Amino acid sequence: MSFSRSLKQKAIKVWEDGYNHPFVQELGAGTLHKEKFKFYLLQDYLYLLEYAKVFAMAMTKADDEKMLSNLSSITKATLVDEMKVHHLYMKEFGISEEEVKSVKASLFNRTYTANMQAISLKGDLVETLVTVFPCAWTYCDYGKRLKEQYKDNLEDNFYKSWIETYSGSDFENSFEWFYDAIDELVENKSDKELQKIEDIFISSVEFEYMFWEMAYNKQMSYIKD
Ligand SMILES: Cc1ncc(CN)c(N)n1
Repeated sequence: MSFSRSLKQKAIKVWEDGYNHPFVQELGAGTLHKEKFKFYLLQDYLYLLEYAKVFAMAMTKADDEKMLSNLSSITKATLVDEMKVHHLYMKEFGISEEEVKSVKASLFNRTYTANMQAISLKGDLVETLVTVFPCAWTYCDYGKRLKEQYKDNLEDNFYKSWIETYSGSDFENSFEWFYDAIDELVENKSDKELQKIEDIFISSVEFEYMFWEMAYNKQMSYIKD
């Protein structure tokens, strides 16, 4: 198995804990409390704005035309295509633009995005790609598994659009170039450097888990709602 594909196995415990998190499972079953999803939606909107900036940082580290084009495409896929589902649910909840603008990123949200941006500022291109790799890969994996697990009730599920977005081929296609790109970029890395890359990946899977936990508890700071 290639280096990039083997990374999931290195973080398998927290990866699976993320899939089995009540936020994810209740979303799949359609039983997730709407207030929890609303909290998630607004925090995730702010998250995606910061996440997109990591691709901009990655572009400053790339020279290859294909890499620059892929980074540009995933930035658009995030800010235009992925954001569509956020705008759809904002409309569903009747959330105004003013309300969206008044929302503050939670302490954990700021911690997560600050970590990925710090890596994108200090690290090289592969470290920058690997810090955002779990963001795309876990959502794709969870989306597909939820669609399969809850297929009998999907039509009546309020979260159907969310599941369709992340289980869909457009989302998967937006990041599937990551695997080969990472494998090429690690070709001449030492064991120590590979370990660092692996650690960055695992931390981001852990951050993803904590994002579900934060949303489930509607946790803005150190106090749980
Ligand atoms: C927190 C988080 N992580 C990942 C994704 C998928 N881009 C997301 N929307 N939000």
